[in-house]
Amino acid sequence: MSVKVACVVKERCEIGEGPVWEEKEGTLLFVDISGQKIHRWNPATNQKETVATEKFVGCAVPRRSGGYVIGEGRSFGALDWESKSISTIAVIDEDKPNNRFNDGKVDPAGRLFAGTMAIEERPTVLELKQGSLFSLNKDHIVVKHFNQVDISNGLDWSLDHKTFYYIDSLTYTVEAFNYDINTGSISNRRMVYKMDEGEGIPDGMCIDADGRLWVACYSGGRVIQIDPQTGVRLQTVKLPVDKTTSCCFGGRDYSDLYVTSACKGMDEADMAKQPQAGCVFRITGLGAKGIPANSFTG
Ligand SMILES: O=C(O)[C@H](O)[C@@H](O)[C@H](O)[C@H](O)CO
Ligand SMILES: [Zn+2]
Repeated sequence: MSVKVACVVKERCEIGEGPVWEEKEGTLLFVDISGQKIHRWNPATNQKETVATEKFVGCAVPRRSGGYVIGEGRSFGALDWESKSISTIAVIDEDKPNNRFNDGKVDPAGRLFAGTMAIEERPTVLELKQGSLFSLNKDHIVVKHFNQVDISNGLDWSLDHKTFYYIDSLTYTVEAFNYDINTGSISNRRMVYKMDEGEGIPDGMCIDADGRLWVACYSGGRVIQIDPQTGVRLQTVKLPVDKTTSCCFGGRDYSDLYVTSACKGMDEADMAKQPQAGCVFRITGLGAKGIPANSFTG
């Protein structure tokens, strides 16, 4: 089997992010952060539905009771897809009006973890150490886990739920914490992977069914597979765009890797060289599979 990369969603996002495969519907949910949109694309029909948000939207995740929970501006919100209406669940970073939510994901117990960052002047140019990592539980109680984050980004949990993996992009590393699935608390922060020269900035990530991490490399034009146990990179897959932002497995058997990308900050000459910047790609033939996404409980 050979690895193939195809551009599948050809309408460009400014900052495509946060892909989530919804198994029941067979659809891919993803956000356009600065484009202020949430998209839901059906690969079988190539139909795409879109909900516009009022602020930058960092993440959107399925909710067990229906609809979605989103991280928009400095709020966790509830989105009803049919009416396209959004109501506020909780506000965070009230002392930091220039902050916004970035990437988020639901843990195996149904809590939403999502982090913040200062709004960028342009890609990667922002006030540093302004972000924090938060979680929202089923009772809508918000926990702040730590602060001093530059760009809160990719996250996922190990298959045994005992480890939480996390990326603060400008550290150029992937980190791990011990995870207590009963309480949702994290401890014992350590580095598991340091980006190599030329790999770019670590952005979104997801775990595969063998416990390896797939990391989208912003300004690296690639996704890499790393073994968090050994810190070794196992595979590199290059894409035809530099600003690869995040990835998730989906499709039949979870064997397709969907990769989002961005074009924000590119000028006309850059766009001419990379006309697919901002599109969503599908990588097949990887010989790896993903696991189903968790839904927010409550
Ligand atoms: O996609 C994200 O997570 C951020 O919101 C983006 O702004 C870029 O990725 C960032 O500039 C590089 O890390
Ligand atoms: Zn990201």
